[in-house]
Amino acid sequence: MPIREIRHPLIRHKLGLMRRADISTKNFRELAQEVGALLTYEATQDLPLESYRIEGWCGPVEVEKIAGKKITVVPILRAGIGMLDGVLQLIPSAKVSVVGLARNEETLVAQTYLEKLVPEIDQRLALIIDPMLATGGSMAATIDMLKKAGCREIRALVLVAAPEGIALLNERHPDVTIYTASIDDHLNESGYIIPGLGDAGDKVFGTQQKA
Ligand SMILES: O=P(O)(O)OC[C@H]1O[C@H](OP(=O)(O)OP(=O)(O)O)[C@H](O)[C@@H]1O
Ligand SMILES: O=c1cc[nH]c(=O)[nH]1
Ligand SMILES: [Mg+2]
Repeated sequence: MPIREIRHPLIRHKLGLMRRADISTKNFRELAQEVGALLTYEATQDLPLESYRIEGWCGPVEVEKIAGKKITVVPILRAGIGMLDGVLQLIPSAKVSVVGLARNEETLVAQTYLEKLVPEIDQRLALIIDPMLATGGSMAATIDMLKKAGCREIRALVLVAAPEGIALLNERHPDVTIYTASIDDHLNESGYIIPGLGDAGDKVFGTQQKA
């Protein structure tokens, strides 16, 4: 399974800001959208193009468009919503399939509570978005769901990936490329990515407990 760690200076800089313990909800949200957009740029580099003619200012001109590739963006609730606007800024006409999964904090097993996929998903490229790939359970369950619905081309965009999650996807879904801003070090005993970002859902929605 290809894993692409995008070590672009803008991404490194923004991710560094996101790791600060004292980051505000506003700044975390803004940066998640921005890094989401930069990962989208990378993940769509190889979309096929086709030429067509238009009437330009100086006469007919040959231009290009993305060739018949329909896209669905798949945010994994809740935290995936934190990247959605950034992705849609670059692909404004993409349809959005929403998947709700929550990880049980003791067992770390992801439970599905919502599956709202767009029509004709079998003909679309799916871009799954979630800030965190930790054990990989949530991402693997989402890919299972999309494949069951007939989706054949799937890419995953995550801000931070743990080696454990990468290994799980490598085993279960070797055909899915993961684009990430950082491959981090490891998971702690509670299943959090180290150094990671902390609880991304809480940070996007402002639901974290004050220390
Ligand atoms: O790779 P995994 O071990 O499955 O963990 C990663 C998942 O955990 C977080 O969501 P969480 O379950 O905390 O839900 P939330 O977004 O509603 O906070 C995160 O956004 C991923 O979806
Ligand atoms: O580090 C982690 C792991 C899972 N979910 C998060 O939000 N953060
Ligand atoms: Mg959470």
